Amino acid sequence: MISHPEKMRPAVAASIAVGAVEGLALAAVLPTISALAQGSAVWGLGFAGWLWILAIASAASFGLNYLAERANYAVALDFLLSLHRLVGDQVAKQPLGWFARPLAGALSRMVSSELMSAGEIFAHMFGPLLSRTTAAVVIVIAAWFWSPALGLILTVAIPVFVLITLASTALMRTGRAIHEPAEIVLADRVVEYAQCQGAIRSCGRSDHYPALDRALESAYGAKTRALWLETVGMLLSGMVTQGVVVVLITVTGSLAVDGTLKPIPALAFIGLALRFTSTLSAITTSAMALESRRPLLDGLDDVLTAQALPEPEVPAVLCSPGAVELDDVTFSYSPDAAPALRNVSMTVPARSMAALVGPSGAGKTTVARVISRFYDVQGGRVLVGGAPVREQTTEQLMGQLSMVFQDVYLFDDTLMANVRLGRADATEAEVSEAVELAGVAEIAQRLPDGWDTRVGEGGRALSGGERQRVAIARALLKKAPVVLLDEATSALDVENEAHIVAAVDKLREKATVIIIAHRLATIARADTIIALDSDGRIEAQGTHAELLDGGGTYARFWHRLQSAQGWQLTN
Ligand SMILES: Nc1ncnc2c1ncn2[C@@H]1O[C@H](COP(=O)(O)OP(=O)(O)OP(=O)(O)O)[C@@H](O)[C@H]1O
Repeated sequence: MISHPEKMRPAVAASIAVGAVEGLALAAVLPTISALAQGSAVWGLGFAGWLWILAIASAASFGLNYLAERANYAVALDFLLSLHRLVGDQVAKQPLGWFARPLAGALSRMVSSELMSAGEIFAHMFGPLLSRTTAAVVIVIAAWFWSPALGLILTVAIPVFVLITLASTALMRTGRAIHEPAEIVLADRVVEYAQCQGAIRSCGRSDHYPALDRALESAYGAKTRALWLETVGMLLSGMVTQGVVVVLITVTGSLAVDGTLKPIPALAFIGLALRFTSTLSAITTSAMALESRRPLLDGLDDVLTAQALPEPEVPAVLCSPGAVELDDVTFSYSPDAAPALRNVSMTVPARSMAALVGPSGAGKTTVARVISRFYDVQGGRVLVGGAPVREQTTEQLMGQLSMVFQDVYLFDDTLMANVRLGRADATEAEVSEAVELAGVAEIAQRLPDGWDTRVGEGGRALSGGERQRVAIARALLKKAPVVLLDEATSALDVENEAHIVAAVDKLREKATVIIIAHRLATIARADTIIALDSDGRIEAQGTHAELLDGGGTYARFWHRLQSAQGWQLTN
């Protein structure tokens, strides 16, 4: 995950050097104090000589620490940059449907806050862990040189600390498994509570929202249980550290009493042993801090290993530009869900208009999604331009499609910039024609800064209908051979309707239009009507007259729609 692995080498070398120098400085305390106590040279150096060694070691430690910090920060920044690029590349390869899944939620959490935490692994954790471990090893080796008995005591302490570290991290992991799922649910409920205030207040639930109360209660209970485990882990670690210190003092004291060690070096060794145990404790803390980042790395792994959309190396040959075909398509959103589309076969010739109709949940939007390859279908084939969508590159497929769906997203830019997204090189004349036809020119007249008005994030300065008009203007500009349009009922007022009719007429001249239709006028003007039933099957397919003559559900649907829309008009 690091784009410049060569940057790791100086970081690792500097961290190890810091540990080695600090370990040596600590170990040098023993001969220094012995030289002082004896008044003679120890290992060829007198007290002053050892003091010089200590001074040089602390200066070296200062300089090396600085180099190690810099090198570790360079690795952390490189890691963050590579990670952002990897996540970006991975996102670009995902099918559009991926963004509706919980994994996409994990992605937004990750990019907004968790990546910085991952960067801390290299900036603040990895280097210190390496330094402390090296320091501990150096102290043990020096102790063996000084006195095998003391070396043995310190060596025995190491597996004890390894065991505590393993036990404490296991307890932490168990605790996390208890509280984390409850906290994720709580975070979702809090977001829901904030986002759905309108609905919650209209139901008279603003001061008491049971779903949030339940989530809070469950998170509180889970956190309390987890806290017990984590506390036990910390107590265990603290108690064992104290125990090891007591054993070290006792053994050193007895060595001093039986004459194996002189009293002053024994005292110096106790000081060294205390530093040694605090170094081991610091290693435990670093290991636990690294462990606490594990879920983050697991989440990252989920995103980075998510199945990317298989794409061909070269674009497919489009033998029938503008045509759209579904050939015996069966699709379900997940393996355990009922199919949203069952054996759907339909052919929409180039430059014709097809209306998708059917009850709510019949699969009309799903048809549009599989055509745009939001998802790959499990059975059958989807062809756009005469070539299966699986054999087309994303760029090739998207180049053939304009999508005007219900959830139109506008960028936080000016109104004109949002329209021009349809085709950056469109001429002024083409832009004016598109905006007139789609009714965006009227919106610009109403806005304080006209075309230069910023529309806000997602286009929140515009109404749903207005946003849809911008999307239609984009589609008119793009001149894609196939237009997928969801005639959102929510965005339909009389003014909008007139613009949609005019725009669809214009689009029909040059493009194939597949429209999820809700209005009588649209349905009646389509060349083909594809009626889906509530099970995601095609119930009937043909012209309006043919389907009406056939009777059946379509005829009933038509009469119901007629009476409902007729009722609206007379009122
Ligand atoms: N992202 C999704 N994940 C799982 N199931 C989904 C998803 N989107 C739709 N479905 C399910 O697939 C089926 C078809 O839904 P679809 O949105 O295509 O119907 P529709 O005909 O467009 O409905 P409407 O007219 O109400 O928009 C429904 O049962 C729906 O619950």
